[in-house]
Amino acid sequence: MKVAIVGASGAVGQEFLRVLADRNFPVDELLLFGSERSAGSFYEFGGERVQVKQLRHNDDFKGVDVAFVSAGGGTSKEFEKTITKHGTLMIDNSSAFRMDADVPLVVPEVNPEDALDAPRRVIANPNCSTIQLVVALKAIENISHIRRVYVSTYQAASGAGAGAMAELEGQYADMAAGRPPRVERFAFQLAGNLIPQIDVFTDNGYTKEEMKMVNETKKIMHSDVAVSAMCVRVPVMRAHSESVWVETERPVAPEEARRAFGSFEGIVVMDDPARQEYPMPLFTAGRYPVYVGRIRTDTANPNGLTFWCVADQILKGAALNAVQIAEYLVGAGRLGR
Ligand SMILES: NC(=O)C1=CN([C@@H]2O[C@H](COP(=O)(O)OP(=O)(O)OC[C@H]3O[C@@H](n4cnc5c(N)ncnc54)[C@H](OP(=O)(O)O)[C@@H]3O)[C@@H](O)[C@H]2O)C=CC1
Ligand SMILES: N[C@@H](CC(=O)OP(=O)(O)O)C(=O)O
Repeated sequence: MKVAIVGASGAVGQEFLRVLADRNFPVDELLLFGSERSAGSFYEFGGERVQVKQLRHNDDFKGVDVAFVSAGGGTSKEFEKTITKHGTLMIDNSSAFRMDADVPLVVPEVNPEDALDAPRRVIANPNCSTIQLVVALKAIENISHIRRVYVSTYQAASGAGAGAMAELEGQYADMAAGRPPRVERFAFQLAGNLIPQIDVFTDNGYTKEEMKMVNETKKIMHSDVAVSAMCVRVPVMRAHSESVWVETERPVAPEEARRAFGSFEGIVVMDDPARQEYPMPLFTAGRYPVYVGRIRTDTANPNGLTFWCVADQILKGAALNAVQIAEYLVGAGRLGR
């Protein structure tokens, strides 16, 4: 298959290179794209060096079966037609098209069949915090309908891109050296701090990141579930964590929930309080599954269940999820030869 990665130099783009190789995705030819900044540089794939081309409005995508795009919403919007005009399937990581009615929003463990209907040749990868949430929610939804969800996120610096990771590292180094930390990518110093704002504020007082979790969850799950979210940036390098409270139609005991999580594809249960066993971002970074732990009954709601969930948001929240969508379509005979 002829495969393209747009945004190859970025935090997500670099993971695409690793995930495609790791999962033996059938790549016959790989094209890499970036802006003027990274054009001309080389990355290694399958034992060969591949040069990054500058993304332009031309016919570079002719013959490309699938393009994994992670170059920001503005770039996705500007280049959608250029990428898809010859029939290339665009799997887009940005938030540009997620809520468009003619663009499926897909998490393969939850709604894979939605990927089969992509009239614009665009499939959207959901927001990273939403992906790990819906994987966990679907395991519970399968045993009792979820009426309501409260979620508070603890989002790693890498969610804001490769430059943000470098900034957090630099801030810790500055602090250790007694220098004032450099602040550019985030509104405030993140090292030693928490920032209760991710993305811009909307009219209702919630941030755009929080409203993505509210709206995307409904679309992916085809559900009337009510979601309320609070998103916080934390000084963790990689992997997002979430405290989740769900209200189900009937009470779900922790043991039943543990079994439901444990038998659900893509989830690993780490839940043994006696041995201080629970998921943490430090040990989840670089791994594929969504980890769930601290499963217990909500003390404030007899129909409530609460748990803690951690996943590498650059992998399951971005590159891995997108590659899984492509794998599903290959398996369904809808992508490649
Ligand atoms: N980081 C994460 O955890 C997640 C990110 N996403 C989404 O993925 C996308 C990329 O994020 P991330 O990798 O973190 O960001 P980075 O800042 O790390 O990388 C951005 C990438 O976009 C490329 N790019 C920027 N402008 C252009 C352009 N005009 N033409 C071509 N390429 C361009 C850059 O190339 P160059 O170096 O050449 O400028 C770079 O490769 C965003 O839409 C983000 O919202 C989604 C889920 C999770
Ligand atoms: N906003 C997420 C990452 C991201 O890029 O999200 P989105 O693709 O929804 O803009 C974070 O900063 O952790």
